[in-house]
Order: sequence, then C-alpha cells, then structure tokens
Amino acid sequence: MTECSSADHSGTPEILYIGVSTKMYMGYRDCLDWLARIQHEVDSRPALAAGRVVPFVIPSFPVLPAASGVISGSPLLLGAQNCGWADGPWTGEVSPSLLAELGVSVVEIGHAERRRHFGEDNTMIARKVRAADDAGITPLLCVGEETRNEKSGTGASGAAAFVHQQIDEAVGGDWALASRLMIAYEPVWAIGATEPADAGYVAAVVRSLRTLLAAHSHGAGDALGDPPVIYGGSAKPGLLPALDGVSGLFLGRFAHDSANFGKVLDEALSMTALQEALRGT
Ligand SMILES: O=C(CO)COP(=O)(O)O
Repeated sequence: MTECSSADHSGTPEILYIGVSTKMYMGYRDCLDWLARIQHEVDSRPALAAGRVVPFVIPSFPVLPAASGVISGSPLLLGAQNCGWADGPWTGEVSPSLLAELGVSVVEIGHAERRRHFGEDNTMIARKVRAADDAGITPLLCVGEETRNEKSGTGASGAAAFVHQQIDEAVGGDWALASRLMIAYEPVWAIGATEPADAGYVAAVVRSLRTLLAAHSHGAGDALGDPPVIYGGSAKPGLLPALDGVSGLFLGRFAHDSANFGKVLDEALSMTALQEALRGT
C-alpha cells in the first residue's frame, strides 16, 4: 500500500488512513451495532468518496462475514486482527486466503498484544507478512519501542532505528515487500494509556523512520514507494492535526464512541482539503 508521495508543502501525506480495531472488547451483536454507527459516520461524509481519506475497521474474526455485507459498496475497508501463514494443519489459525474470500483487504500483523501475550516473534511475523501479501491482503505491520524514552536526546531517532529493524526483520530484507505494507507505529507504552504519545515525538520518530526507509527506495533506483506510516496508542480526536507528516491514525478504545471516529474523519478531510488548497489543485 504505497503513498503517492511522502508529503507536500503542508506536510500532509497524499492519503490519510483512519482505522480502528475493536480488539476483543465487543460481543457479536454489540460489534455489529457499533459497525452500523461507524458506517453512518462514513456515509454522512460524501467527501470520503474522493479516496484521500481511507477509513477501515478491524473487528474480531467471527464478525467478518456479516461486516463484509454491512460495509459493501462503501469506502470503508475491512481488516482482520491476525492471520496464520499457511493453509493446512494449523488448528485454530485463520489463513489469509480465507480472509481474502471474506473481503478482508488489510490484516494486522505483530500487534504488541500478540507479541507480548502470544509469543509472536519476528520469524512468525515475517511468515505472516509474506502470506498476507501473497493472498493480496495489505499487511498492517505493527511496530514500536517498548519503553518510554521520548525525553532523552536520542529518543526519537533511537525509536525509529528500533522500528526500522522490526520492519527489516518482518520483510526479511525485501524492501519491495516493505513498500506494499502499511506500518502502524504504536509505541508499546502508549497503548491502553490515558493519553497518546507526545505529538512532536511521534512526528519526529516518523520523520526519522521515513529517512531510513527512503534509503532503501533510493537503493532500488526510486522504483519503490514508501509505505504509509500511521500512529496508534490512545489516539483520539485532536491528535491527527498535530502529527505533521504522519499518514493517519490507528484508533482503539477512543473510537468505541463512533462520534469520535467521525471527528477524526473530519480532521483528516480538513487536512487533505487544506493541502489541496495550498497546492491549488
Ligand atoms: O493498540 C491500539 C490499536 O491497535 C491502540 O489501542 P488504544 O487506542 O485503545 O490504546
């Protein structure tokens, strides 16, 4: 999933992605009711049809077939929270090919909660990334440093180097594959917190990460686009406009209230409209 260009005069990337994972917070009925409210937020913003702001929802596996029907024909993309890496004798896993059949176009891989509670390591994550890509699904690779160090001098560049290493291992050094990812930068310490990471810090990490990623595209003769990098971790309305150069938000708890999702969509639409006005397009 490649951005058309990294940033322009205003610093806003060409396309902004606004997504939400329900994790395991909602039951089946509750999730479908919530999804109908999210769908309403999307339907009531016809400007989304232009495709400069791309919304996506990631419910639990059992909700996916019904969700696929609910959002059909709308700009809302459907995602899954995890995937296996092969068809066959893998009890309890769900293959990317099955997810693709259900209309899933994005799959989270390597979320901090899966790394921490389910022992997902970089080898497993690399297999999942490859399998999802082979099935035509965009891997939403979740990366982020474990501990809070934004105040130290090397905080942002150190975090970017760590995240770059996570991405390198997830794609096995295949930077063409990396250009087809969406990256969710989620500092582990900011997930489930009361407030997101400091906006200036996030912007600095993403800027530094983009520089590291750009070195690979240049090595390939500029043939590769940079993947979008969105931010997650206690994200809420008011944050995105402060995140210069970041490609969107990955929301959690604060989008359980669908009105907040709508507010963030409005912020993203305003940012892309401002960018167009600045460019005179
Ligand atoms: O992990 C997240 C999104 O995947 C963020 O969750 P919270 O916004 O609830 O911290």
